[in-house]
Amino acid sequence: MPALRARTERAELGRLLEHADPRAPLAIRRGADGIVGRGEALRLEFRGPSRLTDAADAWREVARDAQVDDEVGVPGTGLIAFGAFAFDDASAATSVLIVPRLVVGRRGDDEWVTWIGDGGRLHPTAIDEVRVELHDGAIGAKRYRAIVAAATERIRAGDAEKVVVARDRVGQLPPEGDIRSVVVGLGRRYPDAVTYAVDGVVGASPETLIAAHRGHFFSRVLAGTAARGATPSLDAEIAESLASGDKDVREHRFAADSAIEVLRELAPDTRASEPFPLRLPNLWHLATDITGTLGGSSTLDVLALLHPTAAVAGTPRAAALAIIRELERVDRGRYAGPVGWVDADGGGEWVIALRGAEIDDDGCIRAFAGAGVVAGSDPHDELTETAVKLRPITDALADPLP
Ligand SMILES: C=C(O[C@H]1C=CC=C(C(=O)O)[C@@H]1O)C(=O)O
Repeated sequence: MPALRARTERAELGRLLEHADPRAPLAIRRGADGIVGRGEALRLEFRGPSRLTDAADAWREVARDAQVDDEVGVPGTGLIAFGAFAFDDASAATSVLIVPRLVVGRRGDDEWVTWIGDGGRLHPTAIDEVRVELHDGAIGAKRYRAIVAAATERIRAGDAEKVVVARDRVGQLPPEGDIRSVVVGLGRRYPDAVTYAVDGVVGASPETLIAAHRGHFFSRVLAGTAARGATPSLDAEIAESLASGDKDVREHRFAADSAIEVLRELAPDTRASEPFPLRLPNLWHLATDITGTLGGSSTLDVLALLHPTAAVAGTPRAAALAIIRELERVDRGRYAGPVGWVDADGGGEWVIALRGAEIDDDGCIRAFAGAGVVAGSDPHDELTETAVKLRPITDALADPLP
Protein backbone atom coordinates (compact mmCIF):
# COMPACT_ATOMS: atom_id res chain seq x y z
CA MET A 1 0.00 0.00 0.00
CA PRO A 2 1.57 3.35 -1.02
CA ALA A 3 2.11 5.82 1.87
CA LEU A 4 -0.52 8.56 2.14
CA ARG A 5 0.33 12.24 2.13
CA ALA A 6 -1.98 14.61 4.03
CA ARG A 7 -1.65 18.38 4.06
CA THR A 8 -3.88 20.60 6.24
CA GLU A 9 -4.06 24.34 5.65
CA ARG A 10 -6.28 27.14 6.92
CA ALA A 11 -9.23 28.02 4.70
CA GLU A 12 -12.40 30.08 4.61
CA LEU A 13 -15.36 27.82 4.07
CA GLY A 14 -19.08 28.27 3.53
CA ARG A 15 -21.47 25.47 4.41
CA LEU A 16 -19.36 22.39 5.11
CA LEU A 17 -21.82 19.90 3.62
CA GLU A 18 -21.75 21.62 0.23
CA HIS A 19 -18.26 20.11 -0.15
CA ALA A 20 -19.55 16.53 0.21
CA ASP A 21 -20.64 14.14 -2.55
CA PRO A 22 -24.48 14.28 -2.79
CA ARG A 23 -24.77 10.45 -2.99
CA ALA A 24 -21.88 9.51 -0.71
CA PRO A 25 -21.48 12.22 1.92
CA LEU A 26 -18.90 11.75 4.66
CA ALA A 27 -19.67 13.88 7.70
CA ILE A 28 -19.42 13.96 11.47
CA ARG A 29 -20.89 17.19 12.84
CA ARG A 30 -22.17 18.75 16.03
CA GLY A 31 -23.80 22.17 15.69
CA ALA A 32 -21.65 24.38 13.45
CA ASP A 33 -18.49 22.30 14.09
CA GLY A 34 -17.42 19.14 12.36
CA ILE A 35 -15.62 17.52 9.48
CA VAL A 36 -16.90 16.67 6.01
CA GLY A 37 -15.08 14.50 3.47
CA ARG A 38 -15.25 13.83 -0.25
CA GLY A 39 -13.81 11.04 -2.41
CA GLU A 40 -11.79 8.01 -1.33
CA ALA A 41 -7.99 8.11 -1.16
CA LEU A 42 -8.10 4.80 0.72
CA ARG A 43 -10.90 2.38 1.60
CA LEU A 44 -10.26 -0.45 4.06
CA GLU A 45 -12.95 -3.11 4.57
CA PHE A 46 -13.39 -5.48 7.51
CA ARG A 47 -15.75 -8.29 8.48
CA GLY A 48 -16.41 -10.74 11.26
CA PRO A 49 -15.64 -10.88 14.97
CA SER A 50 -12.19 -9.24 14.63
CA ARG A 51 -13.39 -6.31 12.46
CA LEU A 52 -12.54 -3.68 15.10
CA THR A 53 -9.15 -5.05 16.16
CA ASP A 54 -8.27 -5.57 12.47
CA ALA A 55 -9.22 -1.96 11.79
CA ALA A 56 -7.13 -0.74 14.76
CA ASP A 57 -4.08 -2.67 13.49
CA ALA A 58 -4.53 -1.64 9.86
CA TRP A 59 -4.95 2.02 10.81
CA ARG A 60 -1.80 1.99 12.98
CA GLU A 61 0.15 0.87 9.88
CA VAL A 62 -1.44 3.45 7.58
CA ALA A 63 -0.77 6.23 10.11
CA ARG A 64 2.80 5.08 10.76
CA ASP A 65 3.69 5.25 7.06
CA ALA A 66 1.81 8.48 6.29
CA GLN A 67 3.41 11.85 5.69
CA VAL A 68 1.39 14.52 7.50
CA ASP A 69 1.80 18.26 7.24
CA ASP A 70 -0.69 20.01 9.55
CA GLU A 71 -0.57 23.76 10.13
CA VAL A 72 -3.79 23.88 12.23
CA GLY A 73 -3.40 21.08 14.79
CA VAL A 74 -6.89 20.77 16.29
CA PRO A 75 -9.09 17.64 16.54
CA GLY A 76 -10.04 16.61 12.99
CA THR A 77 -7.00 18.02 11.18
CA GLY A 78 -4.15 16.03 9.59
CA LEU A 79 -4.75 12.50 8.32
CA ILE A 80 -8.18 11.17 9.25
CA ALA A 81 -10.43 8.27 8.31
CA PHE A 82 -14.21 8.06 8.64
CA GLY A 83 -15.53 4.70 9.79
CA ALA A 84 -18.72 2.69 10.21
CA PHE A 85 -18.84 -0.81 11.71
CA ALA A 86 -21.40 -3.61 11.68
CA PHE A 87 -23.32 -4.29 14.89
CA ASP A 88 -23.06 -8.08 14.87
CA ASP A 89 -20.02 -10.35 14.38
CA ALA A 90 -22.08 -12.42 11.91
CA SER A 91 -23.43 -9.44 9.92
CA ALA A 92 -23.20 -9.49 6.12
CA ALA A 93 -22.58 -5.73 6.24
CA THR A 94 -19.08 -4.47 5.44
CA SER A 95 -17.29 -2.42 8.08
CA VAL A 96 -15.16 0.38 6.63
CA LEU A 97 -12.48 2.95 7.23
CA ILE A 98 -12.46 5.58 4.48
CA VAL A 99 -9.73 8.18 4.02
CA PRO A 100 -11.28 10.89 1.80
CA ARG A 101 -9.32 12.83 -0.83
CA LEU A 102 -10.55 16.09 0.66
CA VAL A 103 -11.65 16.98 4.20
CA VAL A 104 -13.07 20.37 5.17
CA GLY A 105 -13.55 21.16 8.85
CA ARG A 106 -14.55 23.75 11.39
CA ARG A 107 -13.96 23.91 15.13
CA GLY A 108 -14.86 27.20 16.79
CA ASP A 109 -12.96 29.89 14.88
CA ASP A 110 -10.66 27.42 13.09
CA GLU A 111 -11.53 26.42 9.53
CA TRP A 112 -9.34 24.18 7.41
CA VAL A 113 -8.93 22.01 4.34
CA THR A 114 -6.97 18.77 4.28
CA TRP A 115 -5.85 17.37 0.93
CA ILE A 116 -4.92 13.71 0.92
CA GLY A 117 -2.74 12.97 -2.10
CA ASP A 118 -2.72 15.75 -4.67
CA GLY A 119 -4.18 19.15 -3.83
CA GLY A 120 -6.93 20.66 -5.94
CA ARG A 121 -9.69 23.24 -5.81
CA LEU A 122 -12.85 23.31 -3.74
CA HIS A 123 -16.10 22.77 -5.67
CA PRO A 124 -19.03 23.34 -3.29
CA THR A 125 -22.40 22.45 -4.81
CA ALA A 126 -25.90 23.52 -3.71
CA ILE A 127 -27.85 20.95 -1.69
CA ASP A 128 -31.10 19.65 -3.21
CA GLU A 129 -34.03 18.57 -1.10
CA VAL A 130 -35.17 14.95 -1.16
CA ARG A 131 -38.41 13.65 0.40
CA VAL A 132 -39.00 10.03 1.37
CA GLU A 133 -41.75 8.36 3.41
CA LEU A 134 -40.87 5.30 5.49
CA HIS A 135 -43.13 2.27 5.98
CA ASP A 136 -43.02 -0.98 7.93
CA GLY A 137 -40.02 -3.22 7.30
CA ALA A 138 -39.44 -6.80 8.44
CA ILE A 139 -40.55 -6.04 12.00
CA GLY A 140 -43.89 -4.20 12.12
CA ALA A 141 -45.69 -3.05 15.28
CA LYS A 142 -47.37 -6.38 16.03
CA ARG A 143 -44.22 -8.43 15.59
CA TYR A 144 -42.24 -5.95 17.67
CA ARG A 145 -44.65 -6.22 20.60
CA ALA A 146 -44.34 -10.01 20.35
CA ILE A 147 -40.52 -9.71 20.34
CA VAL A 148 -40.59 -7.52 23.46
CA ALA A 149 -42.94 -9.98 25.19
CA ALA A 150 -40.64 -12.89 24.24
CA ALA A 151 -37.55 -10.98 25.47
CA THR A 152 -39.30 -10.26 28.79
CA GLU A 153 -40.15 -13.95 29.06
CA ARG A 154 -36.50 -14.88 28.49
CA ILE A 155 -35.46 -12.42 31.20
CA ARG A 156 -38.04 -13.91 33.58
CA ALA A 157 -36.57 -17.35 32.82
CA GLY A 158 -33.14 -16.04 33.89
CA ASP A 159 -31.48 -16.20 30.42
CA ALA A 160 -30.43 -12.51 30.58
CA GLU A 161 -30.99 -9.39 32.67
CA LYS A 162 -31.44 -6.89 29.85
CA VAL A 163 -31.95 -7.27 26.09
CA VAL A 164 -32.18 -4.39 23.59
CA VAL A 165 -34.54 -5.35 20.77
CA ALA A 166 -35.12 -3.26 17.65
CA ARG A 167 -37.55 -2.87 14.75
CA ASP A 168 -37.11 -1.44 11.26
CA ARG A 169 -38.84 0.89 8.79
CA VAL A 170 -37.92 1.03 5.10
CA GLY A 171 -38.14 3.41 2.14
CA GLN A 172 -36.64 4.23 -1.27
CA LEU A 173 -34.42 7.18 -2.12
CA PRO A 174 -35.09 8.55 -5.65
CA PRO A 175 -32.20 7.92 -8.13
CA GLU A 176 -30.73 11.43 -7.91
CA GLY A 177 -31.73 12.03 -4.26
CA ASP A 178 -29.25 14.27 -2.43
CA ILE A 179 -28.43 12.53 0.86
CA ARG A 180 -26.78 15.71 2.16
CA SER A 181 -30.22 17.29 2.64
CA VAL A 182 -31.12 14.55 5.14
CA VAL A 183 -27.91 15.32 7.03
CA VAL A 184 -28.79 19.03 7.08
CA GLY A 185 -32.30 18.20 8.31
CA LEU A 186 -30.96 16.08 11.16
CA GLY A 187 -28.46 18.75 12.19
CA ARG A 188 -31.09 21.51 12.24
CA ARG A 189 -33.43 19.50 14.43
CA TYR A 190 -30.82 17.92 16.73
CA PRO A 191 -27.99 20.49 17.04
CA ASP A 192 -26.62 18.90 20.25
CA ALA A 193 -26.45 15.40 18.77
CA VAL A 194 -23.65 14.17 16.51
CA THR A 195 -24.94 14.10 12.95
CA TYR A 196 -23.19 11.37 10.99
CA ALA A 197 -23.00 10.23 7.38
CA VAL A 198 -20.48 7.51 6.54
CA ASP A 199 -20.77 5.02 3.68
CA GLY A 200 -24.57 5.33 3.60
CA VAL A 201 -25.07 5.24 7.38
CA VAL A 202 -26.88 8.47 8.28
CA GLY A 203 -28.38 9.75 11.53
CA ALA A 204 -28.15 12.01 14.60
CA SER A 205 -26.79 10.17 17.62
CA PRO A 206 -26.92 11.45 21.18
CA GLU A 207 -24.58 8.71 22.44
CA THR A 208 -20.78 9.22 22.34
CA LEU A 209 -18.99 5.90 22.64
CA ILE A 210 -15.56 7.50 22.87
CA ALA A 211 -14.12 10.89 21.98
CA ALA A 212 -10.40 11.30 22.64
CA HIS A 213 -7.78 13.93 21.98
CA ARG A 214 -4.17 13.73 23.22
CA GLY A 215 -5.17 10.80 25.42
CA HIS A 216 -8.03 12.50 27.30
CA PHE A 217 -11.32 10.76 26.65
CA PHE A 218 -15.02 11.36 27.13
CA SER A 219 -17.78 8.80 26.87
CA ARG A 220 -21.53 9.25 27.40
CA VAL A 221 -23.69 6.24 28.21
CA LEU A 222 -27.43 6.52 27.59
CA ALA A 223 -30.10 4.03 28.62
CA GLY A 224 -33.53 4.69 30.09
CA THR A 225 -35.92 6.82 28.06
CA ALA A 226 -39.10 8.89 28.42
CA ALA A 227 -40.98 11.04 25.91
CA ARG A 228 -40.91 14.82 26.57
CA GLY A 229 -43.85 16.37 28.43
CA ALA A 230 -46.30 18.74 26.74
CA THR A 231 -45.95 21.45 29.44
CA PRO A 232 -42.85 22.62 31.38
CA SER A 233 -44.17 21.25 34.69
CA LEU A 234 -45.12 17.87 33.18
CA ASP A 235 -41.74 17.75 31.44
CA ALA A 236 -39.93 18.38 34.75
CA GLU A 237 -42.01 15.68 36.46
CA ILE A 238 -41.16 13.19 33.70
CA ALA A 239 -37.42 13.91 34.06
CA GLU A 240 -37.62 13.46 37.81
CA SER A 241 -39.51 10.19 37.65
CA LEU A 242 -37.09 8.89 34.98
CA ALA A 243 -34.16 9.55 37.33
CA SER A 244 -35.88 7.83 40.25
CA GLY A 245 -37.89 5.09 38.46
CA ASP A 246 -36.75 1.58 39.30
CA LYS A 247 -37.04 0.11 35.77
CA ASP A 248 -35.14 2.87 33.97
CA VAL A 249 -32.47 3.19 36.67
CA ARG A 250 -31.84 -0.59 36.49
CA GLU A 251 -31.75 -0.48 32.69
CA HIS A 252 -29.29 2.41 32.85
CA ARG A 253 -27.03 0.79 35.48
CA PHE A 254 -26.40 -2.24 33.23
CA ALA A 255 -25.18 0.02 30.42
CA ALA A 256 -23.14 2.43 32.58
CA ASP A 257 -21.47 -0.31 34.67
CA SER A 258 -20.37 -2.33 31.63
CA ALA A 259 -18.82 0.76 29.97
CA ILE A 260 -17.07 1.89 33.18
CA GLU A 261 -15.66 -1.61 33.71
CA VAL A 262 -14.20 -1.75 30.19
CA LEU A 263 -12.80 1.78 30.30
CA ARG A 264 -11.19 1.21 33.71
CA GLU A 265 -9.17 -1.68 32.21
CA LEU A 266 -7.59 0.78 29.76
CA ALA A 267 -7.60 3.88 31.97
CA PRO A 268 -7.24 3.36 35.73
CA ASP A 269 -8.14 7.04 36.34
CA THR A 270 -11.61 6.57 34.78
CA ARG A 271 -14.23 8.72 36.54
CA ALA A 272 -18.00 8.60 36.10
CA SER A 273 -20.76 11.10 36.89
CA GLU A 274 -23.93 10.12 38.70
CA PRO A 275 -26.72 9.27 36.22
CA PHE A 276 -28.60 12.44 35.20
CA PRO A 277 -31.61 13.19 32.96
CA LEU A 278 -30.44 14.44 29.55
CA ARG A 279 -32.94 16.52 27.57
CA LEU A 280 -33.19 15.96 23.80
CA PRO A 281 -35.71 17.69 21.53
CA ASN A 282 -37.90 14.54 21.35
CA LEU A 283 -37.16 12.68 24.60
CA TRP A 284 -35.38 12.35 27.93
CA HIS A 285 -32.57 9.85 28.49
CA LEU A 286 -30.75 8.84 31.62
CA ALA A 287 -27.07 9.63 31.01
CA THR A 288 -23.72 8.92 32.67
CA ASP A 289 -20.61 10.85 31.56
CA ILE A 290 -17.25 9.10 31.86
CA THR A 291 -13.81 10.71 31.53
CA GLY A 292 -10.19 9.62 31.95
CA THR A 293 -6.81 9.26 30.28
CA LEU A 294 -5.98 6.54 27.77
CA GLY A 295 -2.41 5.24 27.74
CA GLY A 296 -1.23 4.26 24.27
CA SER A 297 -4.62 2.93 23.10
CA SER A 298 -6.32 4.35 20.04
CA THR A 299 -10.05 5.05 19.92
CA LEU A 300 -10.36 1.99 17.63
CA ASP A 301 -8.75 -0.17 20.37
CA VAL A 302 -11.35 1.20 22.80
CA LEU A 303 -14.20 0.43 20.41
CA ALA A 304 -12.99 -3.16 20.08
CA LEU A 305 -13.56 -3.57 23.82
CA LEU A 306 -16.63 -1.37 24.31
CA HIS A 307 -18.79 -2.50 21.41
CA PRO A 308 -21.54 -3.64 21.77
CA THR A 309 -22.42 -1.88 25.03
CA ALA A 310 -25.42 -2.85 27.11
CA ALA A 311 -27.19 0.22 25.66
CA VAL A 312 -27.55 -1.57 22.31
CA ALA A 313 -27.10 -5.29 23.14
CA GLY A 314 -27.87 -6.06 26.79
CA THR A 315 -26.52 -7.89 29.83
CA PRO A 316 -24.79 -10.31 29.91
CA ARG A 317 -23.53 -9.39 26.46
CA ALA A 318 -23.22 -12.85 24.87
CA ALA A 319 -26.61 -14.05 26.11
CA ALA A 320 -28.29 -10.82 25.01
CA LEU A 321 -26.74 -11.04 21.52
CA ALA A 322 -27.95 -14.63 21.13
CA ILE A 323 -31.50 -13.62 22.12
CA ILE A 324 -31.44 -10.61 19.74
CA ARG A 325 -30.42 -12.85 16.81
CA GLU A 326 -33.04 -15.42 17.68
CA LEU A 327 -35.92 -12.96 18.15
CA GLU A 328 -35.23 -10.24 15.55
CA ARG A 329 -34.04 -12.57 12.74
CA VAL A 330 -32.93 -9.48 10.76
CA ASP A 331 -29.37 -8.35 10.03
CA ARG A 332 -29.02 -5.00 11.84
CA GLY A 333 -26.25 -4.04 9.42
CA ARG A 334 -24.44 -1.06 10.82
CA TYR A 335 -27.34 0.16 12.98
CA ALA A 336 -26.12 0.35 16.61
CA GLY A 337 -22.49 -0.10 15.47
CA PRO A 338 -19.73 2.50 15.99
CA VAL A 339 -19.61 5.37 13.48
CA GLY A 340 -17.13 8.24 13.56
CA TRP A 341 -13.59 9.25 12.68
CA VAL A 342 -10.03 8.51 13.77
CA ASP A 343 -6.84 10.56 13.30
CA ALA A 344 -3.21 9.55 12.84
CA ASP A 345 -2.61 9.51 16.63
CA GLY A 346 -5.63 7.25 17.22
CA GLY A 347 -7.70 10.14 18.62
CA GLY A 348 -11.15 10.79 17.22
CA GLU A 349 -14.83 10.74 17.93
CA TRP A 350 -17.13 7.71 17.73
CA VAL A 351 -20.84 7.60 18.41
CA ILE A 352 -23.32 4.74 18.27
CA ALA A 353 -25.21 4.68 14.94
CA LEU A 354 -28.64 5.33 16.50
CA ARG A 355 -31.59 7.49 15.41
CA GLY A 356 -30.72 6.97 11.76
CA ALA A 357 -30.85 4.72 8.72
CA GLU A 358 -28.68 2.92 6.21
CA ILE A 359 -29.00 3.88 2.57
CA ASP A 360 -27.52 1.32 0.17
CA ASP A 361 -26.13 1.98 -3.33
CA ASP A 362 -29.56 1.30 -4.89
CA GLY A 363 -31.18 3.88 -2.61
CA CYS A 364 -32.92 1.32 -0.34
CA ILE A 365 -33.33 2.88 3.09
CA ARG A 366 -33.63 0.90 6.30
CA ALA A 367 -34.09 2.71 9.61
CA PHE A 368 -33.91 0.94 12.95
CA ALA A 369 -34.78 1.86 16.53
CA GLY A 370 -34.61 -0.30 19.63
CA ALA A 371 -35.44 -0.25 23.30
CA GLY A 372 -33.86 -1.84 26.35
CA VAL A 373 -36.06 -4.58 27.80
CA VAL A 374 -35.69 -5.54 31.47
CA ALA A 375 -37.96 -7.43 33.86
CA GLY A 376 -41.26 -5.56 33.95
CA SER A 377 -41.00 -3.95 30.48
CA ASP A 378 -44.30 -3.44 28.68
CA PRO A 379 -44.51 -4.25 24.91
CA HIS A 380 -46.83 -1.33 24.16
CA ASP A 381 -44.57 1.19 25.97
CA GLU A 382 -41.45 -0.09 24.21
CA LEU A 383 -43.20 0.18 20.83
CA THR A 384 -44.09 3.81 21.60
CA GLU A 385 -40.50 4.45 22.69
CA THR A 386 -39.14 3.14 19.38
CA ALA A 387 -41.61 5.38 17.50
CA VAL A 388 -40.16 8.41 19.32
CA LYS A 389 -36.62 7.22 18.55
CA LEU A 390 -37.50 6.84 14.86
CA ARG A 391 -38.71 10.43 14.66
CA PRO A 392 -35.34 12.13 13.91
CA ILE A 393 -34.75 10.13 10.72
CA THR A 394 -38.44 9.93 9.76
CA ASP A 395 -38.80 13.73 9.97
CA ALA A 396 -35.46 14.44 8.26
CA LEU A 397 -36.48 12.19 5.34
CA ALA A 398 -40.03 13.54 5.10
CA ASP A 399 -39.09 17.24 5.34
CA PRO A 400 -35.30 17.63 5.30
CA LEU A 401 -34.97 21.42 5.07
CA PRO A 402 -37.75 22.81 7.32
C1 LIG B 1 -31.28 1.26 21.06
C2 LIG B 1 -31.55 2.56 21.00
O1 LIG B 1 -31.33 3.41 22.06
C3 LIG B 1 -30.52 3.01 23.16
C4 LIG B 1 -29.86 4.23 23.65
C5 LIG B 1 -30.44 5.04 24.60
C6 LIG B 1 -31.58 4.60 25.30
C7 LIG B 1 -32.06 3.36 25.12
C8 LIG B 1 -33.24 2.87 25.88
O2 LIG B 1 -33.71 3.59 26.79
O3 LIG B 1 -33.77 1.80 25.59
C9 LIG B 1 -31.40 2.37 24.23
O4 LIG B 1 -30.62 1.57 25.07
C10 LIG B 1 -32.05 3.20 19.77
O5 LIG B 1 -32.18 4.41 19.75
O6 LIG B 1 -32.29 2.48 18.77
